[in-house]
Amino acid sequence: MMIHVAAGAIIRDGSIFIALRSSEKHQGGLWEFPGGKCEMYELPDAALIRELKEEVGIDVISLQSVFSVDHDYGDKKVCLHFFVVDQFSGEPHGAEGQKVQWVSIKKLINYSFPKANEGFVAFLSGLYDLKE
Ligand SMILES: Nc1nc2c([nH]c(=O)n2[C@@H]2O[C@H](COP(=O)(O)OP(=O)(O)OP(=O)(O)O)[C@@H](O)[C@H]2O)c(=O)[nH]1
Ligand SMILES: [Mg+2]
Repeated sequence: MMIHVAAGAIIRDGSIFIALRSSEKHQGGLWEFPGGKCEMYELPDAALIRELKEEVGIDVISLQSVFSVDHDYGDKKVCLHFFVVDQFSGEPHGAEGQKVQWVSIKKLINYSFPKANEGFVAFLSGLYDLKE
């Protein structure tokens, strides 16, 4: 069964807010873009807005859908829906006790993400190159 997941790159002043997946979780010990599974009949943008409130304590004001990627981890098949979140209220923090960090876009490639994130990390790094 395919699990639909919404994940967002929260961007402010050229940096992106990322969180560390706890070791007990699927793909634990790797960095992630905050987000989570879509509930039944819930669209990805609505799932992301809900998850970002729960996990990082922000209210999304503006988000853009970037692309979706299917990935088979072997133990789990996911369809990841990636977004950029460029306007929000509240200060992002680890509302569930997770370790979090702001990382400048040019340094994003130095962090280890789950395999399914490769294309999105490349896309975000490209945004940085555009500004050069
Ligand atoms: N949130 C998030 N999940 C990702 C990313 N990349 C990626 O492969 N995933 C995968 O997407 C799946 C669902 O994400 P999740 O664990 O955040 O789901 P959730 O918040 O609903 O968590 P829960 O199961 O603890 O309730 C996991 O299998 C996870 O490994 C990412 O960048 N962000
Ligand atoms: Mg989550």
